Amino acid sequence: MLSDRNAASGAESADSSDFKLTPEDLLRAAAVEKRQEEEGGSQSCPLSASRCHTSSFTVRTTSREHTRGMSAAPMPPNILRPSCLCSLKKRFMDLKSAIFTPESETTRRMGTWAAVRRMVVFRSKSISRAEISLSVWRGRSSVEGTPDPAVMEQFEGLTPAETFQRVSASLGCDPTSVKVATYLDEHDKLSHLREDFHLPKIADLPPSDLSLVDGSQECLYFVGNSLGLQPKMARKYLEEELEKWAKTAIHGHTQGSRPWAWAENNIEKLMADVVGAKEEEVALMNGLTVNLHLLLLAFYKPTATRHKILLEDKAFPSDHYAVESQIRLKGLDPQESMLLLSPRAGEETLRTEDILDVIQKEGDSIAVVMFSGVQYYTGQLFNMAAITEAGHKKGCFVGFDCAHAAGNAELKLHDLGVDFACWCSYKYINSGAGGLAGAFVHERHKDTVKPALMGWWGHDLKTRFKMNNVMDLLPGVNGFRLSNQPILLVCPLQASLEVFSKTTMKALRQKSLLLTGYLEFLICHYYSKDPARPQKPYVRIITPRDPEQRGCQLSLCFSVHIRKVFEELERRGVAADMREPSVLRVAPAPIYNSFTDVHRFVETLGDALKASSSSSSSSK
Ligand SMILES: Cc1ncc(COP(=O)(O)O)c(C=O)c1O
Ligand SMILES: Nc1ccccc1C(=O)C[C@H](N)C(=O)O
Repeated sequence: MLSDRNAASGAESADSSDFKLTPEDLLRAAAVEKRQEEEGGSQSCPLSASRCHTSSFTVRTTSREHTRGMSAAPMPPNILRPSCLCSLKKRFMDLKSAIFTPESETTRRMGTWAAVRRMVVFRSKSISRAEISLSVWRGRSSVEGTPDPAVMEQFEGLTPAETFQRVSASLGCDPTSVKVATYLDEHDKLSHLREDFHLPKIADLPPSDLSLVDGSQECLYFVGNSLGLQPKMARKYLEEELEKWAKTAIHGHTQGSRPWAWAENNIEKLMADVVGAKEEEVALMNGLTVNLHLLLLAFYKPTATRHKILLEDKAFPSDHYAVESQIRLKGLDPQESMLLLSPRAGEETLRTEDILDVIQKEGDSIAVVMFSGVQYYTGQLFNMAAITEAGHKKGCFVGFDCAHAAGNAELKLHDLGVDFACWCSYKYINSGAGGLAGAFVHERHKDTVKPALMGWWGHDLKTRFKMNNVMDLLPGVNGFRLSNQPILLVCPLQASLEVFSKTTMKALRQKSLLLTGYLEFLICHYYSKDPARPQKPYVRIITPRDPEQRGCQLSLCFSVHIRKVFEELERRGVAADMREPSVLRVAPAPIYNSFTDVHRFVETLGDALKASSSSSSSSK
C-alpha cells in the first residue's frame, strides 16, 4: 500500500538505500507513460472502471549510494512523487514483498498518479540491475463510485457457486445474469493484465462466419492450454534485437539490455517464480520433449530390480514416446519396464489413492515416477505433493511434465522436493509457438545428478571461452545446457514473464478458481442432462469437480456430435480445441480471460448446441 504512513517509513530508510533513480530514468519513464497513456486512450476497457498502464524500465543499481538527492531529481508531473520513491527504495531492499497495490483511500483520491507495482532484480553473473514496472492508474475516486477491489474480500472462503449467489443477491439479479459477470470483472484485481495481450478479433479467425456474429468483437479465446496469446511487448523486444543484429551484429552477444549470450539467464528468476522454484533450479532451453529426454537420461538409471517408469496410460503422446524410447535405449523392454496407470473402469480420471497405491505396491521396482502436473486431455491436476512424497518413500525419483500446469496451477516444485520437471512455455506462459522450454532439477541434486550429455553451454561462463576442452560443469540444471539459446525465443518469453511478474501465481490461481468455477456453474445450470427433456442436448464435464484437482481447463463431452459443436463454436468466434476421441477443452486463462468472456462463451455454446442438435449423434 502506498500511503502517507508508508512514505514516512520509507523516508526513514533513505540513508541506507542501495539504489538510485537517475533523472534520465525518470524522464524516460515519463515519456513511456505518456505514450502509453495516449495509446491507451483510444482503447476503452469496457469492463473495468479503473485502468492501468504499465511500463518497464531499467534502473541502474549502485551499492550504498546516498539517495537523499533522489527527490531533487527533476520530477515529471504525476509520475513519481518523493514518497513513491521512498516506498520504491524500501521495496527494493525487501525483495520478497515486491508488489504493493495502490488502493489506499489517499491514493485513490489522487486521481492520476503512478506507483511502482513490481520490481524484479536480475542477478546474473554479469548483470546487476533492477527491472521496475511503473503503473499509472487512472480511476475515478471511490467517492465517485469506482468499484473497490477489496469488496471481493467478503467472498473469500465461499465456494464459487456461493459467490455467484451472493453477488447476484446483492445486485438483485439472477446468478446467471450477465450483470454478475460484469460485476466480477469490475472487481477483478487482475483484469488490467488482459491489456498486455493481443486478443484476436473474430473477423480475423479463419473459421468465423460473419453472418452469425459481429466480426469486430474480440474472439472468445479459451485455448491458452494449447497456444497462449501474444504479449504486446513481444514485438517490441523482437524488434529491438533485430535492430541490434542489423546495426551491431556480433556485438549483440554481449551488448545492450539483453545480451544474447546470457539473455535467458535474465528471465530465469521470473520463470522460477511461476513454477515455485529457485532461480538456480531452472534452465530455459530447448523444447519440452528434448528437456524430458535430457532429464530422463540423467535420472533414469535402471538396475536389475529397479527398472520401471510409472506414468499415466494416457500421457501426452510425446511423453509416452520419450519414456518408451528411454527404456529401449537402456536395452530394456517397454512391455516390462513401462508401468502404465489407467483410471478405474467407467471413470475418466485417476484417483489419487490409486496412484499412491501403485507406488506403494510397485515402488521397489520403480526407478522413476513420471506424471503430468495437469493432464492435457481431462484437465486433472494431480496431487503432486502426495505423489512426490509417496515416490520418495519408496526410493524413486519423481518428475513432472508441467506443460499444462506451468502458468496455470500454483506449482511448488522446490518446496515439494520434486526431483525434476520440464514444461513448455507456449501454452499458459504465452511465449509463442515452439517457445523456449523450461527444465527444473532440485537443488539437492546439484552436485550429484550429472547430465548424460554435455555441451559448451553447461560449462561455467567464467572459463567457457578459454576453449581448453576441460569441462568445468555448472552445478545442477545449469550443467544440462547444451547450446546457446535463440534470442528470438527469449524476447516473447520475457514479454510474457514480465506480465506474470506483475502479479503472483497465488493471485492468478485465486482468480482462476472463480473463473473456472463460473464456467462450470453456468454450464451445469444450462446444459445438464434433464431426464424430463430427453431431446435436450447436454454437456458432461469429465474434469474433476473438485477445484483442487483441476487447473483452469474444463474438458467437455456432449450428447450431440462433438465435431459439429466444435465447428459451430468456431463459426461464432470461439477458439477452443477438440481432442480426439471426444472432448472439447475449454481453458479460461486467468491472466487474460474475463468473466464476461465466460458468460459470452456459455451463451454461444447454447447457439452451437442448438445448431448441432439437428444433425446429432452421440459422441460418447
Ligand atoms: C503434456 C505435454 N507434453 C509434451 C508436449 C510436447 O511438447 P513439445 O512439442 O514442446 O516438445 C505437449 C504439447 O505439445 C504437452 O501438452
Ligand atoms: N504445439 C502444438 C503444435 C500444433 C498443434 C498442437 C500443439 C500443442 O501444443 C498441443 C498441446 N500440447 C495439447 O495439449 O494438445
